[in-house]
Amino acid sequence: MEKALSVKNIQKSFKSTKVLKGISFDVHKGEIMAILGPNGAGKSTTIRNIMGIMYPDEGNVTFHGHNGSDIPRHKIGYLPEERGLYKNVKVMDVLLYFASLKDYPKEKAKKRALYYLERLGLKGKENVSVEELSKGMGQKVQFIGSIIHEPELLILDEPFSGLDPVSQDVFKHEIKELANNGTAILLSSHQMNLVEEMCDRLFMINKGEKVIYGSMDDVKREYANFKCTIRGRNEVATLEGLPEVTRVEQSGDISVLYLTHDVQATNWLKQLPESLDVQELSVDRVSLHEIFVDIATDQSLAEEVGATHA
Ligand SMILES: Nc1ncnc2c1ncn2[C@@H]1O[C@H](COP(=O)(O)OP(=O)(O)OP(=O)(O)O)[C@@H](O)[C@H]1O
Repeated sequence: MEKALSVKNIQKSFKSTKVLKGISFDVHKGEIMAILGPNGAGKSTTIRNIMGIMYPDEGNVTFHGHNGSDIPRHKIGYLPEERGLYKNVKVMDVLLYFASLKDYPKEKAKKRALYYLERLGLKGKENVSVEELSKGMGQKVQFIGSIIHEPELLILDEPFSGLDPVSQDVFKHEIKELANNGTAILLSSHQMNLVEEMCDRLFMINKGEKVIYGSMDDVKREYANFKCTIRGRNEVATLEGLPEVTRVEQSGDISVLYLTHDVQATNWLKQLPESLDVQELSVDRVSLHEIFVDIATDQSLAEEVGATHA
């Protein structure tokens, strides 16, 4: 797959605190790559280094063979975490201004603006002043501003925050469509369900360091162990004593049994003792959300299968 962006060993300190400790990953043309991590992990700092808002102390960022200040930034689109548009300007004028910053032709920009305003449910709003828009509407306009110039790389920092579920679906659809048309997308989000649905690969960062890097399928295969949920009255000690159980969480008569990495689900089910009280039972893979929480809270799951994945 063709690399659009390459981040190599970037390190960054603020005063004496090192917040990026050697971050490396690639983003390929036509893929959606997630950058995930707990609050303060270093996601936005990584993105700001890619965008040239600041420069790394060590390491480098390469975009289509260009480094540092030579990077052609007009080929990159960026939706920052901090939202904000000029207030007393019409929607179309804001969008044309964004396009002009990237030297994108005005007539083409107008067409694209009208197209995306319609796609995002803002048809007819082109002459409305930005201050009359709701927060979600403003976010949609800012999103259009980040893609108006047909960027080859699109960086989205928390694009779904503050959007209602319908708007989230619309964004999700548009982002996928852009990737299908060849845009390389780097997406930072805390909405694990959306990341799980949308992204091809992910990079998870914790305390400025890589903890997971790989395709969504590989990460799930490697990290998403099985868990068994049982409804019934059972002693925690009994459940903890069952083979292949690494951890039990119990709330009322619901018990969740986390199983070891290599467990064969069908064999494991066959050996359950008849004495267990089972009113309901299900076996599922742990979600990306649970993988994330375990890593963020330094629990055992990541350590069990090796701390990193290249
Ligand atoms: N300009 C700055 N000066 C000093 N420290 C900073 C600066 N920007 C970020 N930091 C620190 O760097 C660390 C990483 O912050 P960053 O904003 O990259 O995290 P994040 O992963 O994007 O978090 P969040 O999910 O909360 O947005 C934090 O400890 C933060 O306090």
